[in-house]
Amino acid sequence: MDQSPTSTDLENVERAELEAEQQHVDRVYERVAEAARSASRIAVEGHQRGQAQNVGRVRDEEQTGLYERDVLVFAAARRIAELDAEHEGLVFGRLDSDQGDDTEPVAAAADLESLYVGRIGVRDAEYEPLVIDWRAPAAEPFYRATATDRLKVVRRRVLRNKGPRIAGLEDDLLAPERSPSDLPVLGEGALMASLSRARGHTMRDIVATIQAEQDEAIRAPARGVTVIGGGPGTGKTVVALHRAAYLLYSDRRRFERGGVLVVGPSAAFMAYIERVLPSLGENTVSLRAVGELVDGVRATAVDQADVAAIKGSLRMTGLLSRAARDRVPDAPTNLRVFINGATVELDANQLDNVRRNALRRTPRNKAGSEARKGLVAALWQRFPDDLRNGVYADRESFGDIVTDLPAYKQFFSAWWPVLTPGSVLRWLGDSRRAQRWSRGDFTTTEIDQLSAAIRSTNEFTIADVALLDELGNLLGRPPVVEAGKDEEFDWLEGLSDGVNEVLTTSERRQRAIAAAEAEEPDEYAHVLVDEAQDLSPMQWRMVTRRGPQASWTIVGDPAQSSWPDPAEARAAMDSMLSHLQRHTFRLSTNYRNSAEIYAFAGEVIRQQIPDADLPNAVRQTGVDPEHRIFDAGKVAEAAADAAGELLALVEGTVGVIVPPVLRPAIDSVLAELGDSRVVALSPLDSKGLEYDAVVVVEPDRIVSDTLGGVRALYVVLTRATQRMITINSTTHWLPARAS
Ligand SMILES: Nc1ncnc2c1ncn2[C@@H]1O[C@H](COP(=O)(O)OP(=O)(O)OP(=O)(O)O)[C@@H](O)[C@H]1O
Repeated sequence: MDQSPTSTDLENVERAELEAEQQHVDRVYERVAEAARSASRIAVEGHQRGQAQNVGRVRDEEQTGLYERDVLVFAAARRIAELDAEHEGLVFGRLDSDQGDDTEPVAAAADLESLYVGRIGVRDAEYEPLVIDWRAPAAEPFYRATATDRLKVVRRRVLRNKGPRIAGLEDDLLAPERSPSDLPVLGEGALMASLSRARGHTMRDIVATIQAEQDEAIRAPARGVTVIGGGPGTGKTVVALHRAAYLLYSDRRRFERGGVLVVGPSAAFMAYIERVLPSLGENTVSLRAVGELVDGVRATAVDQADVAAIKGSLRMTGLLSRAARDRVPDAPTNLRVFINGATVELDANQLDNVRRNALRRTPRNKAGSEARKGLVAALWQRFPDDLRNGVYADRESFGDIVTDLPAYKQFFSAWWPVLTPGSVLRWLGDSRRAQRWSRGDFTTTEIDQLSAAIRSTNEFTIADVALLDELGNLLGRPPVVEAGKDEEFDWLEGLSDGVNEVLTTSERRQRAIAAAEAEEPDEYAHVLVDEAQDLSPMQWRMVTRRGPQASWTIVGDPAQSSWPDPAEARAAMDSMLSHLQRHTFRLSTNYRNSAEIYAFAGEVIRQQIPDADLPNAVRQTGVDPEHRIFDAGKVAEAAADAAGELLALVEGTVGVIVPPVLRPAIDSVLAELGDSRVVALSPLDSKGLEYDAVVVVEPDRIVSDTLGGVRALYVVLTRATQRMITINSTTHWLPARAS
């Protein structure tokens, strides 16, 4: 069948444009391959230079060689790693610009100035830029130019890539009246094309389609606290990650040395976002879930909602500080030594006094020598005057002799052991003691709940991690044991898995030293907190310890908070960061959900929070969410049916979000579907994630079983990009209009 002349013309133009762009992109790849070859050559040379060192006396020039080698190998290795990461397409944008509005429009497309934008900057052999880094100031108009403020841009072009091949072109004409007549304009919009793509199991970068309001937040100066707010799907997470990459680019010295830390809600979330930064050429950022912020612990277990609220409350600070200073349970309550023919004894009260004095200014694990001095002084006081002679004549030599006695040594190691945060946290399993430390800050019921939760498992929960951090701070890190001393401790004992391993003394010492040395830095130059609305006050204390001198990026949405009282979490953040200047950005467009799905989710949250800040969802699919009722006792079957139907309808992933109690039943029916595109997850785990289609199982139970209630349901209802089916036993949960 004949095609109309217009569409044939268009196809020819498109083909010619694609070819021309491909030629440029090919040049860039050739140049990168060349650079990679020379980088490996430099790496080899660098190693060789290092190997030429003689063992023995190191001369000055050899030292220089060593330094040079490190610099070269490091630079080359980094470059290679960057280049390997560019699988998504190195060049993704092009700007064609004129001189501005007050000049004559140019007559031909060839007279416009063109500039390519990519993941890293690449220059040709003459040092002319073939493509500039997306973070460079010259690339800003690519993201910021609008029809009303076009920043000299006439046409913005996005190159859709499949690896090194260009699959399509999407143009934006920003100044139609100044556009030369031979300037082709193609495609239907890069943003829409990218938003409609099927979702995989990991997040993708948005470097080709960052929107103007997002770009402002990404490039905001790294001072004080940058707060990025906005409703679900507005790109808060992805923008924050691009901001991390931008900060490293704009001040690499400061941020690479000082470190950038990204804190997210769960291990599942961290796995979801971990590809974004490497795809932007950055491998140096530490990503940690909030349950992994204390070295040696990877907590994934979640407390019941009410227990998490107790553990997260600021009232825990007083309780923990009293626990950290109290007697060690089961420690000896008196000290008796036999010296120069006399028995000298300290009773429980006297020992308590020595302990309190030792802890007055020094944390427990650092106060061993204070305690020792206190004991010697108290024993000396009780040592009869008539025996103070010879080597027992003065307190100092008396002390040396006493502290060398086996009875004293045995006493001391039981009375003043090195305390690990884990062991002290376990003490809270004794409700009588916990009650005493609470001094009325908690009710008896709360203490009983707390103690029962601590006793119920050997595993540390996510909420425990902030308590471990607090205790670590209160107890102090013990001085690292020097080789040859027979003292022994294991700081990590009880942290990793709650099971005590059998280790030799030297293994324990090695582990302690390795732990002290191998840690990532405790403090960072920039800390980025995602899903910040969910941090408890205790978690805020832990997170702010990671950056006493840092600048901050805080990302969150109060309407998605899992706290019973979001204002409390907000106040905790404010009080921890109040000394810093604050810049706030609000993202206003929901890029994730179809307009139909978000209209429904918005109605649900408005019932609870009438003034919730709802973004605009821009993408219509024509498919409304579907609400089903399941037959009594057949919830798992109904979920599997819905998931099966959705798998057939979407190309990408299907998430089945279930209240935790239903998880085992749903897991087994989903396994029968035998499709890796479908996953079951809890409402809490769904935070920050997204799927092409979502099945929401028993929404009313999600509301009743979580701390966040309707806010937790709102999170769940905003995870789908294309389709959503809810299944429930009744329609009561539906907002009036939808039922
Ligand atoms: N400019 C953009 N171009 C293309 N895709 C975008 C853009 N901005 C956001 N997105 C996409 O929208 C989706 C939602 O982004 P993101 O997860 O960062 O939102 P969020 O605000 O953190 O959401 P939530 O608060 O619900 O977790 C992601 O798939 C992201 O890639």
